[in-house]
Order: sequence, then structure tokens, then C-alpha cells
Amino acid sequence: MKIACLAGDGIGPEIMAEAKKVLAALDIAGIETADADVGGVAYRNHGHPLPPETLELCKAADAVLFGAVGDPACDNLERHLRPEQAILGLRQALTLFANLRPATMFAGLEDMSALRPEVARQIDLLIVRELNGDVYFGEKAIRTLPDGRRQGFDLMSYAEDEVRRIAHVAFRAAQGRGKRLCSVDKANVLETSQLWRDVVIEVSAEYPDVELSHMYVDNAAMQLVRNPGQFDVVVTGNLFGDILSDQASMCVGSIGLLASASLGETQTAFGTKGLYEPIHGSAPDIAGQGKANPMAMILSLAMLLRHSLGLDAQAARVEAAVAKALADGVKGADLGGSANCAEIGDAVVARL
Ligand SMILES: NC(=O)c1ccc[n+]([C@@H]2O[C@H](COP(=O)([O-])OP(=O)(O)OC[C@H]3O[C@@H](n4cnc5c(N)ncnc54)[C@H](O)[C@@H]3O)[C@@H](O)[C@H]2O)c1
Ligand SMILES: CC(C)[C@H](C(=O)O)[C@@H](O)C(=O)O
Ligand SMILES: [Mg+2]
Repeated sequence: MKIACLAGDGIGPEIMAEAKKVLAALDIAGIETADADVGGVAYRNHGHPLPPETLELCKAADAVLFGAVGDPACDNLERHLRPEQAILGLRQALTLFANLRPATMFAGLEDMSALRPEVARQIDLLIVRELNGDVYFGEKAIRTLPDGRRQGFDLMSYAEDEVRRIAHVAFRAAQGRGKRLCSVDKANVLETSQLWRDVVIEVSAEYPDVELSHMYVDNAAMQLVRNPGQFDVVVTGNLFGDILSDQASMCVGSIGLLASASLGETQTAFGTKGLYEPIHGSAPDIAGQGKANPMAMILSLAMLLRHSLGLDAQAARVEAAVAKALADGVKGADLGGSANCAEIGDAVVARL
């Protein structure tokens, strides 16, 4: 079982070290890890944020464990050389079109939620974010109009097969959970969303046991803080899913808690090939200070064990250890506590 570990920039190396600590403590026979540069550090060391050797390592691996990319020192580089292009490039090169972002309330964190405790307690949802399309990958440019004005554009598009495959992932996820699926779009304004809605309805015929609803994204943003308990599985496009998942993180208490799995259709000997990363970024404002919460990274490792390696029991062990640490009051600065990044990792290991 081969895991490619890409720590990346900012807090990436700090949180990756804690995930590796947890993996080592599990002592699973037959796992090999290999490190590679990605993002700003890769640009500095190899002249490119996603060097060919890093991509090859990821292609050959059963799973990729990914920290974060993003470095303010790279902000003025040409777009294709910026660190963020590495994660976009990996998602595209590995056809990881389904991004699962679960948000569940942990016991003992109700007071840290941006919501009232009785509202926060209801949160148990899964955002299924499409990851290979939308404005992210459409034609984009800053061009000069005939009258001399500059105009930026990013083409928003979804082909029906792209919507169909993510819809199937979402319906199947709903079948395995509360059997309710809410498709979030902007079909009152966008043609892309109208097609999205039509295709989701078409696919729903194959899942009569799942209750399908539709919601406009602006309303969804509001409902997520008004009554998040109404959501079971949410399926949405790349941009809306990016934004709603950061919002969901503060409903749970911190962006340092939300993990993700990015999956495609490639099966390995052990499960589905995937990339696993926290939903947050490289947090340059706290990098190198031990202030990062590694729990999202550790919970991403749990998702890796479950989806790519078929090690459900080990995944559950890691999730239970994180929940127990939180219930015992092990909290970083993001949750109003004083534990540093390494102490949080140690506390999780101690509870495995
Ligand atoms: N997948 C990725 O690698 C990814 C995701 C998001 C953003 N980014 C990049 O990261 C850089 C910084 O972006 P940003 O500031 O908008 O978002 P960010 O998620 O990095 O940080 C937002 C805020 O949350 C805090 N935060 C994030 N993770 C935390 C953690 N684990 N523990 C405690 N606090 C945490 C940060 O300190 C910051 O105040 C940018 O270059 C951005 O493009 C990368
Ligand atoms: C860094 C950026 C490209 C990325 C995205 O927008 O997908 C990030 O925000 C995320 O949520 O993983
Ligand atoms: Mg994001």
C-alpha cells in the first residue's frame, strides 16, 4: 500500500508531521510512504509547483496525503507557476472529480460553533463537491477589449456526463447515510445550473429510496447557518462547494477540523484511489508557530484509510481518538485552547 505524502507550504509540513505520527502509531503492516515537494516549496526547489517527479509519484501511489499549498511570496508569479495550480493540476491529472467534505459536530465543541449550541448540535452533513469542472477549469483570461478596457473572464461550464457522475456519487452517499440529497445550484440565473438540475433529476430516477430536493446557493448559505440539521448530503458544483464547505467549518467550530477525500473512478487493489487533504489552506498567518490544528489533516488520513486502503476499522479508530481528544478538552488556539500542533497530535496518538 503506497501513500504519497505531499506536505506543501505554510502549515502543511507541521500538520503532515502529526498525521504521519498517527499513521506510525497505527503500525499497519505493508504501508510504504514517500515524500515529494509540491506548491511554493516545489517551485523554489524544482522551478515548478507540480514537478513531473511529484506527479509520477502520485500516479503510482494508491493514495495521496496532501497538506496545503499557497505562499504569499509566490503571489506575483505567472498563474501557471503559482502553488495553487499544483492542487488543481493533481485533481485534474488524477481525474478526482468527487470531493467529499463531511461536517459533523463533535461533543464538547458546541460553544465554539458560530451557531447557537442547540442548532450546532444538529450538524451531521456531507458536502459532495464536484472537483473537475465549473469556472475552475473553463477557458479563462484577462483580455483587452477593442476600446482598451481590460476584461477578466472565467467560463462556467458543466457537460452532462460531468454532472451525471457526481450525481451518482452523491446519491450513493445518501443511500449510505440519511437518504436525503439536496442539490445546490443557481438555476434561476445560470444555464450551467439549469443543466445541472435537469441531469440530477434524471439520475434521481435510479435512486427512488433517496429524497431529492433542490436549493439555490444563496438560500443554502443562509439555511446552513439557520438550520444545518436539515441537510444530510449536499451535492453542488466546484465553486459553490468550495465556499459552502468553509462556511460549514465554522458551524462546527473551526476550519482546522474539516477533512476531505477527492475520489475518481480508479480502483486499486485495496479501494478507490484518492487524494486526502484538509479543506483549509496553508495558513501563512500562523505558519511555523505551532498554532495549526492538525485534526483536519489527521481526519483526512482516516478518510484515506477507509476509502483507498479499505481499512475501515483503523479509520474509525483514528476518528474516535480525535473525538475523544476533543471531548477531553484538547484544543488548539482555533478552538480557544492552548495545545500546540504537536501536543494535539500526541494527544490523538495517546487515545488511539
Ligand atoms: N487545498 C489547498 O492547498 C488550499 C486550500 C485553501 C487555501 N489554500 C491557499 O492557502 C493560502 C492561504 O489561504 P487563506 O488564508 O485564504 O485560507 P486558509 O484556510 O489557509 O486560512 C484561513 C484562516 O484559517 C486559519 N486556519 C486555517 N487552517 C487552520 C488550522 N489547521 N488550524 C488553525 N487555524 C487554521 C488561518 O490561520 C487563517 O486565519 C492561499 O495561498 C490559498 O490559495 C490552499
Ligand atoms: C487552493 C484552492 C485552489 C482550493 C480550491 O478552491 O479548490 C481550496 O480553496 C480548497 O478548498 O481546496
Ligand atoms: Mg477552499
